Amino acid sequence: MEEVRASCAWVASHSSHVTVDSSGIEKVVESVQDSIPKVEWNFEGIHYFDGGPRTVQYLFVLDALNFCFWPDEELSYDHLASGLKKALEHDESVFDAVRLQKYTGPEIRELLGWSQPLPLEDERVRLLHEVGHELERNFDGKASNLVESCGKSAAQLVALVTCHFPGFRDHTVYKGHQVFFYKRAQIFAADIWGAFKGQGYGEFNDIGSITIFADYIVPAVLRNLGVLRYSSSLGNVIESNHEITSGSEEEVEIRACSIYAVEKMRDLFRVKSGKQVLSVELDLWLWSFGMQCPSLRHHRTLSIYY
Ligand SMILES: Nc1nc2c(c(CN[C@H]3C=C[C@H](O)[C@@H]3O)cn2[C@@H]2O[C@H](COP(=O)(O)O)[C@@H](O)[C@H]2O)c(=O)[nH]1
Repeated sequence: MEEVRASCAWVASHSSHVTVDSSGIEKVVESVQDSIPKVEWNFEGIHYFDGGPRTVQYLFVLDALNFCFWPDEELSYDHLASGLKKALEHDESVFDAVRLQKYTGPEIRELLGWSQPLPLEDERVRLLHEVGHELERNFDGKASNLVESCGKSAAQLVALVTCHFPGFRDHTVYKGHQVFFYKRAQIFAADIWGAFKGQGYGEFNDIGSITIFADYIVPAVLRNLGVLRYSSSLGNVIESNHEITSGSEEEVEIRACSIYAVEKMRDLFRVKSGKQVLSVELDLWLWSFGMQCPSLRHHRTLSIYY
């Protein structure tokens, strides 16, 4: 996780299109006074939970597919989480590793109850196969074994997931430097922690090591709060809904500055209130805020990472 923090800080200090505004961070910290509003994990009531290994399997499949909904204006994360939940309630072996290796695009649509082709559908198929194959090869088919082998360390879980599953290796090169985000690997650790309420599979001694999950919603919220400022040309691109290429300076800066800014927010909150706050908690607060403002303009990048 240190690599995520350090590389994102490097981007923030060499950024050309995005600025982190420290007065914006101060305003946010002042506005929440002594405590960050608590948002319940699964506040939407859309996730599967049975308290056991099947939930871990569900969350791993969920986060293998947890990216890029925006090209279909009707589709959202909710459809993914609730569609997979329904599928599992209907058929308890639906996410068995052997079956994950065989799904076709139309079958994944059916799992989600979606009649249209999904955005980046071929990639979704490939990533699901990769998950099934690698789970079967190294973890006896079970994502719960993956979690159990991490010694209650979220950082170790992220390391293991990115080591075994290439589709989770969310990183890039910016101005000659390797930059790490690991959005879906980190959100998987956070989802386990949230779903199991820090107990059992969700017990991690280092949940504070996780950063926020650099998606397309949280940066839009940070910009709206005055924490991120965009150059006028980047602002125009966002306002006009033009696509931003994956790996471009703009895209990397938006994501890296978001992670860096929230780490700064966390530091300032600790100094001002004397309380520790987790990036996972800040993320859920910011993200759920974004969910309540569907009119917020976000950047549009075709990516398998978020
Ligand atoms: N930073 C961050 N990004 C998150 C999530 C979640 C869901 N987390 C669950 C965990 C507990 C809660 O109860 C949530 O349900 C999804 N996303 C991302 O947002 C985008 C959704 O796009 P659209 O549906 O088109 O608006 C997409 O990139 C998706 O990957 C999060 O928590 N943090």
